[in-house]
Amino acid sequence: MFLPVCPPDESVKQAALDRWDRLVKSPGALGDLEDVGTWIAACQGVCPPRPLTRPRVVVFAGDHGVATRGISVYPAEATAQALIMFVTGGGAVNVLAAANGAALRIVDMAVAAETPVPDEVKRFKVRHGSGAVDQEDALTDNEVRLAVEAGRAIADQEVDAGTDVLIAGDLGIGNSTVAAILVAALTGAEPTAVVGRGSGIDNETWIRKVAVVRDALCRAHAVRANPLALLRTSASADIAAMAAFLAQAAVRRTPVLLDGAITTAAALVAERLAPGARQWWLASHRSTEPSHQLALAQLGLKPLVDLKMRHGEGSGALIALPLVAMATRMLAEMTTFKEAGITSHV
Ligand SMILES: Cc1cc2ncn([C@H]3O[C@H](COP(=O)(O)O)[C@@H](O)[C@H]3O)c2cc1C
Ligand SMILES: O=C(O)c1cccnc1
Repeated sequence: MFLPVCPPDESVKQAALDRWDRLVKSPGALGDLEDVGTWIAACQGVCPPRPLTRPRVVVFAGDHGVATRGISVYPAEATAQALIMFVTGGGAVNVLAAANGAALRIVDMAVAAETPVPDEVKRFKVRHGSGAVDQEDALTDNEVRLAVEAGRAIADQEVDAGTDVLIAGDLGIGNSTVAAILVAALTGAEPTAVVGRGSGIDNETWIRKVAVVRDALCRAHAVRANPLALLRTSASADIAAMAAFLAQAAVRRTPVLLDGAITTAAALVAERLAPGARQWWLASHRSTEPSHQLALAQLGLKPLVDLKMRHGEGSGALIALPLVAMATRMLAEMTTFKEAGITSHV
Protein backbone atom coordinates (compact mmCIF):
# COMPACT_ATOMS: atom_id res chain seq x y z
CA MET A 1 0.00 0.00 0.00
CA PHE A 2 2.92 2.33 0.73
CA LEU A 3 6.08 2.18 -1.35
CA PRO A 4 9.09 0.81 0.55
CA VAL A 5 10.90 3.18 2.89
CA CYS A 6 14.62 3.69 2.15
CA PRO A 7 16.74 4.50 5.20
CA PRO A 8 18.49 7.88 5.53
CA ASP A 9 21.91 7.86 3.80
CA GLU A 10 24.39 5.79 5.85
CA SER A 11 27.52 7.15 4.16
CA VAL A 12 26.39 10.74 4.76
CA LYS A 13 25.73 9.80 8.38
CA GLN A 14 29.35 8.62 8.66
CA ALA A 15 30.57 11.82 6.99
CA ALA A 16 28.56 13.89 9.49
CA LEU A 17 29.95 11.95 12.47
CA ASP A 18 33.44 12.53 11.10
CA ARG A 19 32.74 16.23 10.52
CA TRP A 20 31.46 16.80 14.08
CA ASP A 21 34.80 15.53 15.35
CA ARG A 22 36.73 17.96 13.14
CA LEU A 23 34.70 21.01 14.27
CA VAL A 24 36.07 23.42 16.88
CA LYS A 25 34.73 21.68 20.00
CA SER A 26 35.70 18.65 22.02
CA PRO A 27 34.27 15.36 20.77
CA GLY A 28 30.62 14.99 21.80
CA ALA A 29 30.51 18.42 23.47
CA LEU A 30 27.22 19.31 21.80
CA GLY A 31 25.61 16.19 23.24
CA ASP A 32 22.38 14.99 21.68
CA LEU A 33 22.40 17.93 19.26
CA GLU A 34 25.22 16.19 17.39
CA ASP A 35 22.94 13.18 16.78
CA VAL A 36 20.20 15.52 15.61
CA GLY A 37 22.47 17.29 13.11
CA THR A 38 23.79 13.96 11.91
CA TRP A 39 20.25 12.70 11.39
CA ILE A 40 19.24 15.77 9.36
CA ALA A 41 22.34 15.42 7.17
CA ALA A 42 21.61 11.72 6.59
CA CYS A 43 17.96 12.54 5.76
CA GLN A 44 19.05 15.23 3.30
CA GLY A 45 21.73 12.93 1.87
CA VAL A 46 24.31 15.70 2.06
CA CYS A 47 26.99 16.82 4.50
CA PRO A 48 27.35 19.66 5.40
CA PRO A 49 23.53 19.76 5.62
CA ARG A 50 21.41 22.59 4.23
CA PRO A 51 19.82 24.91 6.81
CA LEU A 52 16.17 24.19 7.60
CA THR A 53 14.25 27.05 6.04
CA ARG A 54 10.91 25.60 4.96
CA PRO A 55 9.21 23.81 7.86
CA ARG A 56 5.56 22.92 7.35
CA VAL A 57 2.95 21.93 9.94
CA VAL A 58 -0.27 20.06 9.21
CA VAL A 59 -2.92 19.86 11.96
CA PHE A 60 -5.36 16.96 11.54
CA ALA A 61 -8.69 17.72 13.23
CA GLY A 62 -11.60 15.44 13.99
CA ASP A 63 -14.18 14.50 16.57
CA HIS A 64 -14.26 11.18 18.38
CA GLY A 65 -17.41 9.35 19.47
CA VAL A 66 -15.81 8.47 22.81
CA ALA A 67 -16.01 12.16 23.76
CA THR A 68 -19.66 11.49 24.69
CA ARG A 69 -18.50 9.06 27.41
CA GLY A 70 -17.30 11.86 29.66
CA ILE A 71 -13.56 11.31 29.29
CA SER A 72 -12.36 14.88 28.69
CA VAL A 73 -12.39 18.20 30.50
CA TYR A 74 -13.98 19.77 27.43
CA PRO A 75 -17.25 19.06 25.61
CA ALA A 76 -17.02 17.68 22.07
CA GLU A 77 -18.13 21.06 20.68
CA ALA A 78 -14.75 22.52 21.69
CA THR A 79 -13.16 20.75 18.69
CA ALA A 80 -15.12 22.84 16.17
CA GLN A 81 -14.54 26.02 18.17
CA ALA A 82 -10.80 25.34 18.32
CA LEU A 83 -10.78 24.54 14.58
CA ILE A 84 -12.24 27.97 13.83
CA MET A 85 -9.75 29.51 16.23
CA PHE A 86 -6.82 27.82 14.41
CA VAL A 87 -8.09 29.07 11.07
CA THR A 88 -8.39 32.63 12.35
CA GLY A 89 -5.21 32.48 14.49
CA GLY A 90 -4.64 32.51 18.24
CA GLY A 91 -3.92 28.86 19.04
CA ALA A 92 -0.56 27.73 20.38
CA VAL A 93 0.15 26.19 16.98
CA ASN A 94 -0.50 29.54 15.25
CA VAL A 95 1.89 31.36 17.56
CA LEU A 96 4.60 28.71 17.39
CA ALA A 97 4.36 28.22 13.63
CA ALA A 98 4.68 31.98 13.13
CA ALA A 99 7.59 32.17 15.58
CA ASN A 100 9.38 29.47 13.56
CA GLY A 101 8.46 30.79 10.11
CA ALA A 102 6.62 27.52 9.50
CA ALA A 103 3.78 27.18 7.01
CA LEU A 104 0.61 26.00 8.76
CA ARG A 105 -2.19 23.96 7.22
CA ILE A 106 -5.34 22.94 9.07
CA VAL A 107 -7.22 19.88 7.81
CA ASP A 108 -10.71 18.97 8.99
CA MET A 109 -10.94 15.19 8.56
CA ALA A 110 -14.00 14.52 10.72
CA VAL A 111 -15.10 17.47 12.87
CA ALA A 112 -18.73 16.83 13.87
CA ALA A 113 -20.13 20.32 13.39
CA GLU A 114 -20.43 22.36 10.24
CA THR A 115 -17.98 25.24 10.59
CA PRO A 116 -17.46 28.42 8.57
CA VAL A 117 -13.90 27.53 7.54
CA PRO A 118 -12.55 27.78 3.99
CA ASP A 119 -13.42 24.89 1.66
CA GLU A 120 -9.76 23.89 1.36
CA VAL A 121 -9.76 23.06 5.12
CA LYS A 122 -12.67 20.62 4.55
CA ARG A 123 -11.52 19.26 1.21
CA PHE A 124 -10.55 15.85 2.60
CA LYS A 125 -13.36 15.57 5.18
CA VAL A 126 -14.45 11.96 5.52
CA ARG A 127 -17.34 12.21 7.96
CA HIS A 128 -18.86 14.22 10.82
CA GLY A 129 -17.26 12.64 13.88
CA SER A 130 -15.66 9.18 13.96
CA GLY A 131 -17.41 6.29 15.72
CA ALA A 132 -17.23 5.67 19.47
CA VAL A 133 -14.56 2.97 19.39
CA ASP A 134 -15.57 1.32 22.68
CA GLN A 135 -18.81 0.16 21.03
CA GLU A 136 -18.54 0.60 17.27
CA ASP A 137 -15.99 0.94 14.51
CA ALA A 138 -14.45 4.37 14.04
CA LEU A 139 -14.85 4.21 10.26
CA THR A 140 -16.14 2.07 7.43
CA ASP A 141 -13.76 0.32 5.04
CA ASN A 142 -14.31 3.04 2.49
CA GLU A 143 -13.80 5.84 5.01
CA VAL A 144 -10.51 4.42 6.27
CA ARG A 145 -9.33 4.14 2.67
CA LEU A 146 -10.32 7.77 2.02
CA ALA A 147 -8.61 8.97 5.22
CA VAL A 148 -5.39 7.14 4.38
CA GLU A 149 -5.48 8.45 0.81
CA ALA A 150 -5.96 11.96 2.22
CA GLY A 151 -2.97 11.67 4.56
CA ARG A 152 -0.81 10.37 1.77
CA ALA A 153 -1.96 13.07 -0.67
CA ILE A 154 -1.36 15.81 1.90
CA ALA A 155 2.19 14.55 2.55
CA ASP A 156 2.82 14.47 -1.21
CA GLN A 157 1.47 18.01 -1.61
CA GLU A 158 3.61 19.36 1.23
CA VAL A 159 6.75 17.65 -0.05
CA ASP A 160 6.07 18.79 -3.63
CA ALA A 161 5.49 22.36 -2.40
CA GLY A 162 9.06 22.28 -1.08
CA THR A 163 9.74 21.52 2.54
CA ASP A 164 12.76 20.40 4.50
CA VAL A 165 10.99 19.22 7.65
CA LEU A 166 7.39 18.25 8.39
CA ILE A 167 5.34 18.33 11.59
CA ALA A 168 1.93 16.76 12.25
CA GLY A 169 -0.39 18.18 14.89
CA ASP A 170 -3.67 16.96 16.36
CA LEU A 171 -6.96 18.50 17.33
CA GLY A 172 -9.98 16.64 18.65
CA ILE A 173 -11.66 16.27 22.03
CA GLY A 174 -11.19 12.69 23.20
CA ASN A 175 -8.15 12.03 21.04
CA SER A 176 -5.91 11.19 24.01
CA THR A 177 -8.32 8.31 24.75
CA VAL A 178 -8.03 7.04 21.18
CA ALA A 179 -4.24 7.38 21.32
CA ALA A 180 -4.18 5.37 24.56
CA ILE A 181 -6.28 2.62 22.93
CA LEU A 182 -3.95 2.35 19.93
CA VAL A 183 -0.83 2.29 22.11
CA ALA A 184 -2.31 -0.37 24.40
CA ALA A 185 -3.37 -2.45 21.40
CA LEU A 186 0.10 -2.29 19.84
CA THR A 187 2.28 -2.58 22.95
CA GLY A 188 0.16 -4.95 25.05
CA ALA A 189 0.14 -2.43 27.92
CA GLU A 190 -2.73 -2.44 30.43
CA PRO A 191 -5.38 0.31 30.24
CA THR A 192 -4.21 1.74 33.57
CA ALA A 193 -0.67 2.04 32.17
CA VAL A 194 -1.67 4.05 29.09
CA VAL A 195 -4.35 6.36 30.41
CA GLY A 196 -3.21 9.79 31.50
CA ARG A 197 -4.76 13.12 32.38
CA GLY A 198 -5.36 14.19 28.77
CA SER A 199 -6.69 17.74 28.84
CA GLY A 200 -6.45 17.70 32.65
CA ILE A 201 -9.09 15.24 33.93
CA ASP A 202 -9.76 14.41 37.60
CA ASN A 203 -9.61 10.95 39.22
CA GLU A 204 -13.26 10.10 38.62
CA THR A 205 -12.97 10.93 34.92
CA TRP A 206 -9.70 8.98 34.75
CA ILE A 207 -11.48 5.86 36.02
CA ARG A 208 -14.18 6.28 33.33
CA LYS A 209 -11.49 6.76 30.70
CA VAL A 210 -9.76 3.53 31.78
CA ALA A 211 -13.08 1.67 31.39
CA VAL A 212 -13.57 3.10 27.89
CA VAL A 213 -10.04 2.03 26.92
CA ARG A 214 -10.65 -1.45 28.36
CA ASP A 215 -13.89 -1.86 26.36
CA ALA A 216 -12.27 -0.52 23.20
CA LEU A 217 -9.33 -2.89 23.60
CA CYS A 218 -11.64 -5.90 23.45
CA ARG A 219 -12.73 -4.69 20.00
CA ALA A 220 -9.18 -3.77 18.92
CA HIS A 221 -7.67 -7.08 19.94
CA ALA A 222 -8.83 -9.08 16.90
CA VAL A 223 -7.45 -6.56 14.39
CA ARG A 224 -4.29 -5.32 16.09
CA ALA A 225 -1.98 -7.17 13.68
CA ASN A 226 -3.53 -5.38 10.68
CA PRO A 227 -2.78 -1.63 10.78
CA LEU A 228 -5.54 -0.61 8.36
CA ALA A 229 -8.12 -2.69 10.19
CA LEU A 230 -6.91 -1.24 13.49
CA LEU A 231 -7.35 2.31 12.16
CA ARG A 232 -10.83 1.45 10.92
CA THR A 233 -11.92 -0.28 14.13
CA SER A 234 -10.19 1.71 16.85
CA ALA A 235 -8.86 5.06 15.57
CA SER A 236 -10.55 7.88 13.66
CA ALA A 237 -10.38 9.68 10.32
CA ASP A 238 -7.94 12.29 11.65
CA ILE A 239 -5.57 9.74 13.21
CA ALA A 240 -5.77 7.49 10.13
CA ALA A 241 -4.85 10.44 7.92
CA MET A 242 -2.06 11.41 10.30
CA ALA A 243 -0.63 7.88 10.24
CA ALA A 244 -0.65 7.87 6.44
CA PHE A 245 0.93 11.34 6.38
CA LEU A 246 3.79 10.16 8.62
CA ALA A 247 4.30 7.02 6.55
CA GLN A 248 4.29 8.89 3.25
CA ALA A 249 6.71 11.55 4.54
CA ALA A 250 9.18 8.71 5.14
CA VAL A 251 8.52 7.22 1.70
CA ARG A 252 9.28 10.70 0.31
CA ARG A 253 12.53 10.89 2.30
CA THR A 254 11.40 13.89 4.34
CA PRO A 255 12.28 14.21 8.04
CA VAL A 256 9.42 14.60 10.50
CA LEU A 257 9.41 15.99 14.04
CA LEU A 258 6.86 13.98 16.01
CA ASP A 259 4.81 15.84 18.58
CA GLY A 260 3.19 14.22 21.62
CA ALA A 261 0.92 11.35 22.59
CA ILE A 262 -1.48 11.61 19.66
CA THR A 263 0.97 11.96 16.78
CA THR A 264 3.18 9.28 18.29
CA ALA A 265 0.25 6.85 18.58
CA ALA A 266 -0.41 7.53 14.89
CA ALA A 267 3.30 6.96 14.26
CA LEU A 268 3.13 3.56 15.94
CA VAL A 269 0.51 2.51 13.40
CA ALA A 270 2.41 4.25 10.56
CA GLU A 271 5.52 2.19 11.31
CA ARG A 272 3.39 -0.86 10.62
CA LEU A 273 1.97 0.64 7.42
CA ALA A 274 5.47 1.51 6.18
CA PRO A 275 8.15 -0.44 8.07
CA GLY A 276 11.31 1.59 8.63
CA ALA A 277 9.45 4.91 8.55
CA ARG A 278 10.61 5.61 12.11
CA GLN A 279 14.12 6.31 10.81
CA TRP A 280 12.69 9.52 9.31
CA TRP A 281 11.14 10.69 12.59
CA LEU A 282 12.57 12.52 15.55
CA ALA A 283 10.89 12.52 18.97
CA SER A 284 10.68 16.24 19.75
CA HIS A 285 9.56 16.14 23.35
CA ARG A 286 8.28 13.92 26.12
CA SER A 287 4.59 14.49 26.81
CA THR A 288 3.25 13.85 30.29
CA GLU A 289 0.82 11.29 28.80
CA PRO A 290 2.00 7.79 29.79
CA SER A 291 0.96 6.34 26.42
CA HIS A 292 3.55 8.61 24.80
CA GLN A 293 6.42 6.99 26.72
CA LEU A 294 5.28 3.52 25.73
CA ALA A 295 4.90 4.46 22.07
CA LEU A 296 8.33 6.10 21.96
CA ALA A 297 9.90 3.05 23.61
CA GLN A 298 8.40 0.75 20.99
CA LEU A 299 9.62 3.04 18.20
CA GLY A 300 13.07 3.22 19.80
CA LEU A 301 12.96 7.04 19.85
CA LYS A 302 14.36 9.28 22.57
CA PRO A 303 12.70 12.66 23.16
CA LEU A 304 14.86 15.72 22.67
CA VAL A 305 13.33 17.83 25.45
CA ASP A 306 11.02 17.31 28.41
CA LEU A 307 9.04 20.42 29.30
CA LYS A 308 6.09 18.57 30.87
CA MET A 309 3.89 19.64 27.97
CA ARG A 310 0.60 17.91 27.11
CA HIS A 311 -0.98 20.18 24.59
CA GLY A 312 -0.82 18.54 21.16
CA GLU A 313 -1.46 20.62 18.00
CA GLY A 314 2.20 20.07 17.06
CA SER A 315 3.25 22.43 19.87
CA GLY A 316 5.97 20.16 21.28
CA ALA A 317 7.47 19.62 17.84
CA LEU A 318 7.49 23.36 17.14
CA ILE A 319 9.25 23.98 20.46
CA ALA A 320 11.97 21.51 19.40
CA LEU A 321 12.27 22.84 15.85
CA PRO A 322 14.72 25.69 16.70
CA LEU A 323 17.00 23.15 18.39
CA VAL A 324 16.94 20.96 15.30
CA ALA A 325 17.57 23.99 13.08
CA MET A 326 20.49 25.13 15.28
CA ALA A 327 22.03 21.65 15.39
CA THR A 328 21.87 21.54 11.59
CA ARG A 329 23.51 24.94 11.25
CA MET A 330 26.29 24.13 13.69
CA LEU A 331 27.16 20.99 11.73
CA ALA A 332 27.13 22.99 8.51
CA GLU A 333 28.68 26.29 9.55
CA MET A 334 31.13 25.80 12.43
CA THR A 335 34.73 25.98 11.46
CA THR A 336 37.13 23.05 11.70
CA PHE A 337 40.22 22.82 13.93
CA LYS A 338 42.30 22.71 10.77
CA GLU A 339 40.72 25.90 9.35
CA ALA A 340 41.13 27.65 12.71
CA GLY A 341 44.69 26.40 13.16
CA ILE A 342 43.92 25.10 16.66
CA THR A 343 45.67 21.96 17.89
CA SER A 344 44.73 19.74 20.83
CA HIS A 345 46.83 17.48 23.07
CA VAL A 346 45.21 14.35 21.65
C1 LIG B 1 -9.06 24.74 23.12
C2 LIG B 1 -8.32 23.46 22.98
C3 LIG B 1 -7.15 23.42 22.22
C4 LIG B 1 -6.45 22.22 22.10
N1 LIG B 1 -5.33 21.93 21.44
C5 LIG B 1 -5.02 20.69 21.63
N2 LIG B 1 -5.92 20.11 22.39
C6 LIG B 1 -5.80 18.73 22.77
O1 LIG B 1 -6.62 18.38 23.86
C7 LIG B 1 -7.61 17.46 23.47
C8 LIG B 1 -7.28 16.08 23.97
O2 LIG B 1 -7.53 15.94 25.29
P1 LIG B 1 -8.72 14.99 25.77
O3 LIG B 1 -8.43 13.65 25.22
O4 LIG B 1 -8.64 15.05 27.28
O5 LIG B 1 -10.00 15.57 25.24
C9 LIG B 1 -7.57 17.45 21.98
O6 LIG B 1 -8.41 18.43 21.45
C10 LIG B 1 -6.15 17.73 21.67
O7 LIG B 1 -5.95 18.12 20.35
C11 LIG B 1 -6.85 21.05 22.71
C12 LIG B 1 -8.02 21.07 23.49
C13 LIG B 1 -8.75 22.27 23.61
C14 LIG B 1 -10.01 22.30 24.42
O1 LIG C 1 0.72 14.62 24.34
C1 LIG C 1 -0.09 15.26 23.67
O2 LIG C 1 0.19 15.63 22.52
C2 LIG C 1 -1.44 15.60 24.23
C3 LIG C 1 -1.77 15.28 25.50
C4 LIG C 1 -3.01 15.59 26.01
C5 LIG C 1 -3.90 16.24 25.21
N1 LIG C 1 -3.59 16.56 23.96
C6 LIG C 1 -2.38 16.25 23.45
